[in-house]
Amino acid sequence: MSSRLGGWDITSKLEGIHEGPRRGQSSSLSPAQLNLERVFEQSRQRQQQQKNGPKAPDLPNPGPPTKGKPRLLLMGQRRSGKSSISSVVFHKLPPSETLFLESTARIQKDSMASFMDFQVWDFPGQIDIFENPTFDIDAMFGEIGALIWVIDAQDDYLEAVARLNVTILNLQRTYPNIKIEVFIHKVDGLSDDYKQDIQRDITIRIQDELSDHGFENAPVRFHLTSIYNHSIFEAFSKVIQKLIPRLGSLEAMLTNLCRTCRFEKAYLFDVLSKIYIATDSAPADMASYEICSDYIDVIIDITEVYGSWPRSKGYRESLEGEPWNQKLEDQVASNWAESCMVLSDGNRPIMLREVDKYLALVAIMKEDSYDKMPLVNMNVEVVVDGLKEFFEITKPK
Ligand SMILES: Nc1nc2c(ncn2[C@@H]2O[C@H](COP(=O)(O)OP(=O)(O)OP(=O)(O)O)[C@@H](O)[C@H]2O)c(=O)[nH]1
Repeated sequence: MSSRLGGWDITSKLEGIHEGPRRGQSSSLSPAQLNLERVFEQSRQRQQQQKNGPKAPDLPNPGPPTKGKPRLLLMGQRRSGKSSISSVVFHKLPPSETLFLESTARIQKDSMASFMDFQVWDFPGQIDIFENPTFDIDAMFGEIGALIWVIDAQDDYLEAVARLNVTILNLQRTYPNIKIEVFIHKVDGLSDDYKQDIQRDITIRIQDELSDHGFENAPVRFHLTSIYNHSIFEAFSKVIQKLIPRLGSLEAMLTNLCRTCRFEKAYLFDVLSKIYIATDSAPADMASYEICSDYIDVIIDITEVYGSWPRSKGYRESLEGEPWNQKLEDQVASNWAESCMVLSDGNRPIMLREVDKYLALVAIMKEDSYDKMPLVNMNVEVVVDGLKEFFEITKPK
């Protein structure tokens, strides 16, 4: 498969790089890799033990790893915006075209081939899964990553909150670890004060109900979202980040990169959805996320025009013939997508570097870092290799 950013097939090259750390070949691993493997293996064993009940702690084999893809369930009232969210984030539908989406009649299951394979299930608003005996609740929530409950902030939300409360109470008894993410949605056009008021009101209504039933500190988080700005991507980023094992190691890598290269902010993006799956420890602000995410769009557009389309044999031969007489791959400076752009305000360059076919590292540099590009490139190279190893080690086996 062709690289999404690079415009040529990099799979074979990546395979070469990926060949480093494999289970059972630990002797060739660096201390940091060994440590990451060990810590990851320990937490996997711990999770397995929690799932299977108590086990002897020193068993050499932790048992079969969790199968299946993490699942994001989109639930909420009719017309609250579930299908719009899924279409805009995962299928690049322009937000204005969601006006023409039809009501969902059956559960829509989407499989996302990404840095981490996951599924998105879009539920019809009218379905109440706990009332309907045909639903296999265990199969549905057994391997769930997160339940996203969408509430239309422009509508009367009391019924939506009541249904959410019933759902949380039902789930808390059997699946207390399920993460519940409440999207207070369609907040475009609402004033900041009003948004805060709604969020406070909904939070209190849910927490009160839960504590009345004896559930304190249930894993419920709230996000203010709209498909008409980046807030929906930001919210999904936070949801997906919760599913990444050892996220702290990723963040530490990016924080170190920012420190050594004097970057202002660095994001690791899932290119297709523009969800950021990790960032450095500096506080994230919407403006830097937006500019990095728009930059990815620009690069994708450019590579679509100048790079990644499959060329016909004849066209390729003409490009590789006179006057260059070289293979196309050898005519370009770099075997991966790499780009740097200087913003006119404050001369702060943004750099983008493809990690693999799904991920890209995008960073906002400081004013003077452009002069040190060779050093920056070297550090970025090291971090990109580290990121590849991270995903190789932590991917489900
Ligand atoms: N203003 C605004 N409208 C939105 C937003 N998201 C979705 N909508 C609109 O809300 C309407 C309903 O959206 P859908 O995605 O069909 O809602 P749904 O929850 O999937 O509905 P069902 O399939 O019936 O359960 C559409 O007209 C969308 O354009 C948003 O962020 N802001």
